[in-house]
Amino acid sequence: MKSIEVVAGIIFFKNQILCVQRPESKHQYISKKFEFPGGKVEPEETKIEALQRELLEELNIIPAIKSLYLTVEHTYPDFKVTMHGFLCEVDSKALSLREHISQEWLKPEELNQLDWAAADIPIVQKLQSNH
Ligand SMILES: Nc1nc2c([nH]c(=O)n2[C@H]2C[C@H](O)[C@@H](COP(=O)(O)OP(=O)(O)OP(=O)(O)O)O2)c(=O)[nH]1
Repeated sequence: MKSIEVVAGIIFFKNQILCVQRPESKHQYISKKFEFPGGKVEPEETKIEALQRELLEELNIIPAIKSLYLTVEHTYPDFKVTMHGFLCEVDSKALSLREHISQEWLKPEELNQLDWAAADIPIVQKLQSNH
């Protein structure tokens, strides 16, 4: 089975976190699910470089990347993902949604209102337990 390494930004503005909705996909299990923005790490780039690149490409933002929060391994029906979630901060909510179909800024305790990609659930649970 294919394995991918993904970085994702848990992006805070004050006490709110950016949640973005994926477009429709051939993989029903991730289609229109909410996620933390990011993407695959390319060969020859560090995780931080990959995250900076993805956030600029997808949202046109340059957040401060603070620290690694949680690494999750999840097996979907067609591939296995290792996802590194990094705590990030922005000083404005301004962004351009270039790939996602919607966005929400939610407090940690509100995150379970959304339909998350399965790999994100451990991160959502940790954020909710720490608020
Ligand atoms: N960015 C991101 N991807 C996630 C999350 N949760 C989750 O299961 N994924 C999965 C969905 C995708 O299969 C994969 C990320 O790949 P992607 O297609 O978004 O990455 P990319 O921007 O590099 O895409 P591409 O070059 O293939 O178009 O990880 C998450 O919170 N953030």
